[in-house]
Amino acid sequence: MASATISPFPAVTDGNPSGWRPRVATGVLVLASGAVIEGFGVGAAGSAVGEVCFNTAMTGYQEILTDPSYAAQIITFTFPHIGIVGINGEDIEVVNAAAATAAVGAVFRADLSGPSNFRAHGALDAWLKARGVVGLAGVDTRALTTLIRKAGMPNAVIAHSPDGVFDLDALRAEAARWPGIDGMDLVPQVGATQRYGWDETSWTLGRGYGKRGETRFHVVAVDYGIKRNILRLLNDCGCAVTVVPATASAEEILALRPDGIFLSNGPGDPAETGRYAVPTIQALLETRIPLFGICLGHQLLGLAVGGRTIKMPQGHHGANHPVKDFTTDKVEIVSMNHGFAVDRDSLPPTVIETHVSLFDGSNCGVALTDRPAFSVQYHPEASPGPRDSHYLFRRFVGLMEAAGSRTPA
Ligand SMILES: NC(=O)CC[C@H](N)C(=O)O
Repeated sequence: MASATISPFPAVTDGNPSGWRPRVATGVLVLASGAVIEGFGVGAAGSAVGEVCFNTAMTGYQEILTDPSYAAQIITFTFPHIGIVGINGEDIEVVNAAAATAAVGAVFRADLSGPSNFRAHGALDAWLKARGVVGLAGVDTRALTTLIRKAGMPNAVIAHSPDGVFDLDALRAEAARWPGIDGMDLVPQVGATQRYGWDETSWTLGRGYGKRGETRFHVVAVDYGIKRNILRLLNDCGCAVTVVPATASAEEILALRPDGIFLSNGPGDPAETGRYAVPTIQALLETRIPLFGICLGHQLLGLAVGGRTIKMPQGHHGANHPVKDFTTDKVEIVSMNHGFAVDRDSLPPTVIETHVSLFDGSNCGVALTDRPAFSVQYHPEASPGPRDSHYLFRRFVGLMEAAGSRTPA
């Protein structure tokens, strides 16, 4: 089989001032096309199959690596130096902190550096290893990113073998055999299986995370792969939160007497998850209880009102994506992580497009004209600004105020 090889860029070393190191590849990224990208294995030894995307964020690698929306994906960090602030026990997004139900692999330009930060509890390399995440360092991530920009996100196997021995043909066959995320419902891998409450608020320096005080509203959050910071921001805004599994029926949700319903982010193909999620969301919309969705939740709301979702070639992954908010006429720089989008041409007349990506013109937000419901494709809880992270959560609270609040049960 023909194979194109992208030569490994010599790894930048730390603790090895001469810059010399043996040129033995201990890690590879084997694309479904047969191409092999060599580098140095870090994190867990072994192999993992997934879709390769690139993330352009300059900070937040621990949150990125633990975001459940990255299930079945291998993340290429375009920022060259990753690991400098180490890892800690706090910056984790997946609710089950001990579980590694998020990205399966990670690709880095330089050797992992650090840790050097007052919050660090350890080093990224050992943390990746403990969580079973296969890493590959010393890769020309600019070349890989260019490849993804030209040809879309490829399926691949990432493999780490400390002795440098790989069965490349077997890895090529595995990458080519993998069916891809299009058509996959990945929510069962990451979502909650039981109902639970959440009362933690946002982190502040010196205090860490806080506990919610008085509440004005009760929000039921449907967990398709929810992130901790979303739950914290709901609590910051005075909401008592009950999280329910993605398979909870409308009756089960309504029995909890919610003032508002939240649809979370999550991995995989929205159309597949929509097979069971859409009928539930449609029934919830009928009640006119205020509803807010983020990311996969946005895509599912789009499907519930009769829209379509499409697979994007390279998607949006990073913390520097420009989005235009038509309700304010302002551009915001936001955090995003998605490989599917709501097809703006499929939106029915009862839906207003509130946000659009200035990167590729894809839909990034909707509001319904006949229901108190809205959603966005981005992650307001992780966006760098210029708006504060809470404003969409406050908009949700505003809908609950307008609907007339009840005291939480
Ligand atoms: N962050 C998300 O919720 C991602 C949504 C969906 N899985 C996508 O890739 O488009």
